[in-house]
Amino acid sequence: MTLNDYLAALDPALRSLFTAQDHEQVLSLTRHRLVDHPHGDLPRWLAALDSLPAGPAPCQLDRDTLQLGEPGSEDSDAVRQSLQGLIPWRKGPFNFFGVAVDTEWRSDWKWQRLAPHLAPLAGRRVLDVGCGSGYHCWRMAAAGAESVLGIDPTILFLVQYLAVKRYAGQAPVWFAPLRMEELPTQTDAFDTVFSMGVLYHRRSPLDHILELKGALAPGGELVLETLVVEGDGQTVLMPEDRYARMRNVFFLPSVAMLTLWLQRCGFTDVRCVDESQTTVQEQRATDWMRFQSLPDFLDPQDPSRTCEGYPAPRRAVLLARKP
Ligand SMILES: Nc1ncnc2c1ncn2[C@@H]1O[C@H](C[S@+](CC[C@H]([NH3+])C(=O)[O-])CC(=O)[O-])[C@@H](O)[C@H]1O
Repeated sequence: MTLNDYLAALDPALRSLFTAQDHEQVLSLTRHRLVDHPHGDLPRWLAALDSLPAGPAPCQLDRDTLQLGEPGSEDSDAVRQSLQGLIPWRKGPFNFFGVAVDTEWRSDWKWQRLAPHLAPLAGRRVLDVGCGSGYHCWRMAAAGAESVLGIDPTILFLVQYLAVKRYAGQAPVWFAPLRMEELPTQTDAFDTVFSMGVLYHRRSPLDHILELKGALAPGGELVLETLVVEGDGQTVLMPEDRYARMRNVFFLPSVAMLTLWLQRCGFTDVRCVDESQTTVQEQRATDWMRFQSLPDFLDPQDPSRTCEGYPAPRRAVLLARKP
């Protein structure tokens, strides 16, 4: 599938979600990012994509490791080499024709923590904000969603999504290379909106929550996952500079504070369904993501602290309803 083929296929999918004007805004920005002003590495990534075996192929999207293609039915060395052209692979895991892509994150663990609590996704229109490679989008489609739109500004992640789509093209999963703030506002277009791992990157977290609310249809469900700290309704941490070596980390609220933010933004039925410490088993460097990872970001003398001295990463999943 060429980029133009992808844009042609994306067009009717967006048309079914948005008004004509909103559809044009999303499509033209997508075209601008991919065709008019592409990322410098895009030709190399597209060449790697193109060197993968042709699709479609049998897929199993309801497994913790998303399985694309029949193991052993293609030359493993060639498949591995193509996929290595799309390194770093952060969110997964995947297996292409028997080649295991052991991603930096065990994204399946997050899915297992939250999936039992969701309003059933069957028949719902879903938005996944900051979707990374799209790993969770495929799980949402396998759970019966009518359509899933993932948005993420990182172009490599869009190409990783296209590597899966090559085989799983029938699943109603779409990807637009946009930030949440670039999506049309007040669309009421989605029944479930996920924002996972994005809120702490936003300078203005309440505006992010209001943008998510605007994307939801009345009665729709928000799934908000973010870094939190322990504390009460008056606790929020703002790091002085980096947090766990990450730049652009702004607000880490307690669950009680995050609950208040959601309520002040007009959400109801706000509840925390999971709160857990991120482990070095869940996030670590692998052959498919060779940069530093969580074990390098913690204080070697005291792994309950980041190397800057803040509480180590702890994440919560909150659900809420738009009235
Ligand atoms: N303003 C923004 N709008 C949209 N996406 C953004 C924005 N800012 C950053 N991103 C994107 O949000 C993703 C955050 S990772 C979570 C992935 C997945 N959700 C996960 O829960 O595993 C963080 C983590 O490692 O948890 C990255 O892919 C960014 O490009």
